[in-house]
Amino acid sequence: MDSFYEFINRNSLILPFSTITVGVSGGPDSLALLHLLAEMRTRKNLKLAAVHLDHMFRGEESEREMNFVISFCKKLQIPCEAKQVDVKAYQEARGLSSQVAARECRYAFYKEAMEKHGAGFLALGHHADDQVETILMRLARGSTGEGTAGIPVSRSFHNGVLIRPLLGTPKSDILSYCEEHGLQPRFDPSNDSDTYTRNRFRQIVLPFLKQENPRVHERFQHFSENLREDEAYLEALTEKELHKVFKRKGKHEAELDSTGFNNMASPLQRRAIQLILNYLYKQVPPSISSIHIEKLRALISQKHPSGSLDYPKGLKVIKSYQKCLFTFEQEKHTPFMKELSVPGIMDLENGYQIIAELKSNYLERSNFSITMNPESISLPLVIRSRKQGDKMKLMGMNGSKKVKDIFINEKIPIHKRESWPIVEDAEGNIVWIPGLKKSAFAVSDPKGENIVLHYQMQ
Ligand SMILES: Nc1ncnc2c1ncn2[C@@H]1O[C@H](COP(=O)(O)OP(=O)(O)OP(=O)(O)O)[C@@H](O)[C@H]1O
Repeated sequence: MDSFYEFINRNSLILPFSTITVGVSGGPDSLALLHLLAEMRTRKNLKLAAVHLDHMFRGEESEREMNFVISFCKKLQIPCEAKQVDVKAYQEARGLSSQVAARECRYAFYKEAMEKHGAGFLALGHHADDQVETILMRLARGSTGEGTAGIPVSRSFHNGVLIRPLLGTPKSDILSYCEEHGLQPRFDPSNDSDTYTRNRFRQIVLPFLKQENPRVHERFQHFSENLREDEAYLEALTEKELHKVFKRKGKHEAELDSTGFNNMASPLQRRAIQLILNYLYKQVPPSISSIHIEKLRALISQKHPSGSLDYPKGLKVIKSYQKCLFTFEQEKHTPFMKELSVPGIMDLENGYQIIAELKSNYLERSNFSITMNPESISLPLVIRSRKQGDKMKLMGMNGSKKVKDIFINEKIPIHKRESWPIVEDAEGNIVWIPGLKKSAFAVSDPKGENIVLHYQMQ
């Protein structure tokens, strides 16, 4: 087990006087890990505690496994925290996959045990072949950035550190160790979909790689560690650049300046998207892959001013001119149509209001107000949402213009167009698009009493 000692020393994984909880399934990896740590116990002044969770997936058989772990620990004089949890019930109540449910239950129990024993470390039995398989599976699936670096040697967990001391040791060495020391591990016939995929890599790809280079796992481990370092550096750089292009950042949405984003270097753009997704999703869905990230880069850099993408779990990315909005809020715009009394005030769903009054000799040049002669329009006025084919006669221009083209020319984002008010008279003439354009019905030289409308924030 030279590789084991070399690996833990190189990564300073086992510090003297530590209290370490060890996740033990009863399989060869975690059994060997517990045994190895027990061997180091006196020399390093370690306090150990084993943790076993019976997922109750296989009835009596898994209960036997739990009892086996308990008696194994007794022989080594290591306290063992063992618990049975009906993971299937937990899974069904929350609509999770069995794999995710089992993981959640296990990790919650690890936390409990760490607290009970005052442990600063949790050691798990992932090994070098797991690392090679994980990296290859993630590359094949299309993971990005840190994901392709595979399993970390250590990471913070709860109030301590999760360590994987066997990550430099290949499975064959672990099995030999078990045999040499008379450990009789249990083999769990797991059948989740990840295990099926993993088995194919294990049986087909790994033998080939090991034939090419029997120490191939060391190459993968170096690759993982270097990549992790590169990633940490690039991520810090990305955060700095991303900060400059954020226009807005809320809990459920974020808005970027697309020109600023396009000016970022491509490696930072990819990482920036990943950071935004990590931020908005509490847990990034596993179905998100590099394809989503490339599609998004294409959307933001495309010449066409607007477009959108639908991501899993209802996240929508909307590009509109200079802005790119990431939002979970589904715009549910129901068409509206309401009569406006004069005088009167109407509050609109987009946060604005229209104030109608009768005023003499009043005129404002801006598009946020309109003055109309009551004799040249038919009342009542109606405030409504836009309709397909809407046209309006513009003030000072011959012929009519499509409302859609007005929105495009004024660079109004698509998601705002549905809630934008249109003012129409009783004969169906569009007289005003508040804030944007006045029609030929607007008065430019007011005489006597006129209808005056204002468009302003509520
Ligand atoms: N039921 C469990 N209770 C406690 N810890 C567990 C349990 N199952 C797995 N672990 C921990 O998680 C690690 C990884 O588990 P996984 O099932 O992915 O690997 P494995 O190759 O089957 O490992 P092992 O040979 O130890 O079963 C294990 O080595 C062990 O440390």
